[in-house]
Amino acid sequence: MGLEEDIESLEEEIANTPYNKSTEAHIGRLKAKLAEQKEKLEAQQSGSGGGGGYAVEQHGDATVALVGFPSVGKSSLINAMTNADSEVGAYEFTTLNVNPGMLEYRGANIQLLDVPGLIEGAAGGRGGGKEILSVIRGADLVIFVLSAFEIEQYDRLAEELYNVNIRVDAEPPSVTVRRKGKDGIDVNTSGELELDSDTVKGILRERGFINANVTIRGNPSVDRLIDGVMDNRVYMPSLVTVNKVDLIEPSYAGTMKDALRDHGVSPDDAIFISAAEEKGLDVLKERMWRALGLIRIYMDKPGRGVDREEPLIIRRGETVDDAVQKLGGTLDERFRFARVTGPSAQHDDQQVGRDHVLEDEDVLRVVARR
Ligand SMILES: Nc1nc2c(ncn2[C@@H]2O[C@H](COP(=O)(O)OP(=O)(O)OP(=O)(O)O)[C@@H](O)[C@H]2O)c(=O)[nH]1
Repeated sequence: MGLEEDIESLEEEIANTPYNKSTEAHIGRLKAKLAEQKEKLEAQQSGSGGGGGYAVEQHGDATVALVGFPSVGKSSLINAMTNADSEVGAYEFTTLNVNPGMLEYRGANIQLLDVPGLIEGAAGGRGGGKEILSVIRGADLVIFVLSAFEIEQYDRLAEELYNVNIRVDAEPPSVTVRRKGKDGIDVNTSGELELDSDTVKGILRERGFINANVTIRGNPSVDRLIDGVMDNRVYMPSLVTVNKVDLIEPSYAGTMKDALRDHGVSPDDAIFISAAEEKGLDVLKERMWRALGLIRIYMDKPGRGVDREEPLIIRRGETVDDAVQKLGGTLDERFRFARVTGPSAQHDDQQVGRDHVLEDEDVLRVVARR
């Protein structure tokens, strides 16, 4: 049997097996096997030289992928926010290729990718969907672009992403596996796990573990546990933006918000915009900035003063050492200590070491050997 038929028959069997305690271990094994076969298929497809034209290079400080159905206004949005010149047309499938645009915001260069309209079944490999989705997987943030009149499209977009192993707004499950020499598979849990240890063992065996110590924290489902043992899952934050709000009557706003709630999106979290009239874009940029976790570091360079024009852009949680690495050159070898003024410092010019965690708008001076 070929990989594709194998995948199909596994999917069929999973769909036809009712899930209960007595079938849990069996379903676990089937799902693990399915994940394994899909991974193989993915490796085959990416190894066959396909996907021409979709390998978008990583540029700038962060990459954002806009996902949405044809004609929701992705190209218009990119044009409104960046210096890209993507073709905007009043017909479907204007965007035939990934179209990058660069947004400059607070001194950061944020690459926006407008990927072609997702079509139903794209995740299954039809219509070049696989390549499209592989581009999204390389991003740091996904923005769901919905039209105010088609909120229900959210579900299908989310499903497509899930099917290509993109997990939005979720933490990776806490599963660690250590191989050992003998004695089979040992399952250690934090006490909350509802899955049977046979289910866990079956999943691990499908993944190729014969002797191993498994530690599971929390109470993952079968699917989450499989996520935890696969290497090809990608976790990233997402935002939901609702476009074309210039077209809605005030009386429709309530209906639109109800629709969002029906699809699991809080209207307070959604960002309402009009790409055509350039409305709501400042809020969107600010929310992107926060979701990406970018921070600005103003470098205080000897003899040149504090550079507030072109900050060094790093991520929240990063340290003086990360900043030094990003600055590059020989600074790393010559580093002695640093001085920080600003939100992360206890006082002006605080002397700190490499592991000091920086915050947005810190002023950093690196003291280096000559
Ligand atoms: N009224 C209004 N029209 C919009 C807005 N944004 C986009 N449009 C229109 O919607 C149509 C589709 O916009 P595009 O930007 O090409 O949509 P797209 O999502 O990039 O579509 P594809 O390239 O086909 O994937 C065009 O006619 C735009 O002018 C908006 O905020 N308000």
